[in-house]
Amino acid sequence: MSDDMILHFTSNSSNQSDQSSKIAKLEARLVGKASSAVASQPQVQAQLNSWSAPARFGGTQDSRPESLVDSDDSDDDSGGAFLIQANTQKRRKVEENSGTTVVEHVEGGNISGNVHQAAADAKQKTIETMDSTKAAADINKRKQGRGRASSASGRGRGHRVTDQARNQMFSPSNGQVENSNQKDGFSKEQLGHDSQSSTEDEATSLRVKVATLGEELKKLREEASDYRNKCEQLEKELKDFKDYEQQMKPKRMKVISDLLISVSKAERQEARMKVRQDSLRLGNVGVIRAGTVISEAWEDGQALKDLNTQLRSLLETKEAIERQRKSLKKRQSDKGDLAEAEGGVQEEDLLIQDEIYKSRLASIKREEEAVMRERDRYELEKGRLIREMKRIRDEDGSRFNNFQILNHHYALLNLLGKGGFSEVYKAFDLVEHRYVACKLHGLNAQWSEDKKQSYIRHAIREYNIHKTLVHHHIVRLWDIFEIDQNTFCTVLEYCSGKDLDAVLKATPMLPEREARIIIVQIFQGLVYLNKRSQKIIHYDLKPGNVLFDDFGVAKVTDFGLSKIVEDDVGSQGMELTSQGAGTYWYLPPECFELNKTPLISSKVDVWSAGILLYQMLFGRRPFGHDQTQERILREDTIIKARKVEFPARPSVSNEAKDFIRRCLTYNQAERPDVLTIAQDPYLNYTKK
Ligand SMILES: Nc1ncnc2c1ncn2[C@@H]1O[C@H](COP(=O)(O)OP(=O)(O)OP(=O)(O)O)[C@@H](O)[C@H]1O
Repeated sequence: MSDDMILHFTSNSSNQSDQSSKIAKLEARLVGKASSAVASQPQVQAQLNSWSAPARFGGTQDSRPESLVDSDDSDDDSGGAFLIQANTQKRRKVEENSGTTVVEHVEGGNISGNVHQAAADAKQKTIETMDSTKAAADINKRKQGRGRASSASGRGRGHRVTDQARNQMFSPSNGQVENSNQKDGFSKEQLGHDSQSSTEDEATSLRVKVATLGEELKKLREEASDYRNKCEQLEKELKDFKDYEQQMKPKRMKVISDLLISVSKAERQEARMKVRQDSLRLGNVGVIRAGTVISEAWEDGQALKDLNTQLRSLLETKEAIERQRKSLKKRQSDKGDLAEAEGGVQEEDLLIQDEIYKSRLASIKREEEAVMRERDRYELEKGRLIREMKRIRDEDGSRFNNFQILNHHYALLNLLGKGGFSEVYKAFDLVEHRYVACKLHGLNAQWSEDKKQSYIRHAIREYNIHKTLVHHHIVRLWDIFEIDQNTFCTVLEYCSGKDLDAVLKATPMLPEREARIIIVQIFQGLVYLNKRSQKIIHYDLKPGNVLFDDFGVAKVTDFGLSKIVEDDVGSQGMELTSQGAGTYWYLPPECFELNKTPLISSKVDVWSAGILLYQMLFGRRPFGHDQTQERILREDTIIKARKVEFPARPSVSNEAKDFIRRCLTYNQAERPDVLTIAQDPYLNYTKK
């Protein structure tokens, strides 16, 4: 029995204040929670047990055994009788009123606490469910069954009780009925009933849950079907869109390529106009006839002519002044004695005159220097003009100059430049929507089939090496395809800036800060090449193979001569089997070894990078700068290049010089390889 119930009993008896303590004892005895004296009477307890079952299901006072009252150890039997009577009367009232009346009783009564409320709620829910679901019908059947079972175990209740219980199952007040019954006492049977009842409550609530989940499932199925429909709809739309895209693709390509072509045409016109204007100032290629021989020669433009005239005139003035000075000095020595006799006045005049000449000569020198600087600037412009003229001439002579679309993919625009066996065009990738550089490799139709095959093999080898390289400082190779029997095309990442060769032609000496960041980027690319499982030696690092993008990022290109380092290569490097025509200014001494097959390693690239840095800083190459390739070979210039010398000007940091010395270590064994020199402080920027 719960404490609530004890309270309930206590409450029932409280209005009979004169007998309250006796009643309390009796109640305590009834519920087995009395004082130890009461609890120590097992007989009484047994009687209580045997009595309480029928009482709980509405049995009358008459049906109780007499012994109960007799055996009560209470001082006041009448008090106990009064209480039992009062409860019995209440039960009768319940039976009479049944249904809603009982509910009212519950509400008006003093049953308190959450347990009762929860039970009432559960019952209420059961009723609702029974009204609405088939599951509820099952529950009813079971409850009826339970009623029968109860009846079997408690005959004393009779049919009336069973029927009442059955009715109560369908009555909104059945929760109350059970509560009323609890007031009448508890037996083991009742406890069994309670646990059965709570199991059934649980089953009921589970069924309710099942019903709810069923509802939810139904809703979800409906939603899923909605989604399926939407999906089908979207798939259809996507297909329509793709069809439309497919239809529009050629149109869009045409529009884009037309626009690009008109821009390129305008650029071509502009380039040619600029060349015409610049050649007026800087010069042009003229035709010279010598008898029947017609040759081309450069003729300076007006600006260069003016500068040269200026220089000539300054030179003439300088010579005239120097002549004057000479005669002045002669007069001075001839008239030495006479001057003394004249009191030194004339001598002072002569000294002043000489000072004037000297001063004039100094100012002429300054003017000369300024004109020379101007002329150097013009010479650089002239160089650029000559390259641009050559480019235009190559473009005009190219068979790809008519804005073709290659491989249904690349719209060729303007020529970027022409190499030994190739033309490089700026192009637009109509599929990936980006600018690219299309390098068109033309096989000479006069070549033998063997030579053509060898060239193709070489190009495919280059492609196979280059296509695997993905690095910020290495030009990407996107594609390769054949154009016709004698031509194929490699598609490269487009670098919109100049190459380093053009940069150095325009500005032969770079500030150290700029030179350093360029060499750092080149080494980042080289480190990448040397950290791959298949290491690569570039073998042709030179200013023309360092390109710049829009943002000035340096990128190494042209892997035509590069070598894959075999896995089993020794520490000194691998054999240089195919020499290739690397550019001699940039190759290390070991590559000129003619007595035995040279062993090469990434140290070749370290040497080349050292030469590059030297050239960027000092405006000239350290070895054989003014020599032709042929002379370098003939005079063993690089084989003799044992020590690097630095000019006094411009001033360059000792760190830079030390770094260059390390790169240009003559002995290959002592020279650091790429990964070792990459640790040099000169290549590393740390926050200060
Ligand atoms: N990816 C590129 N992006 C922009 N311009 C490029 C690209 N590749 C090459 N060029 C330019 O195209 C021109 C020709 O390049 P190419 O590599 O054919 O010439 P090269 O290196 O002088 O010749 P060779 O390959 O015979 O040594 C050069 O001016 C170069 O700057």
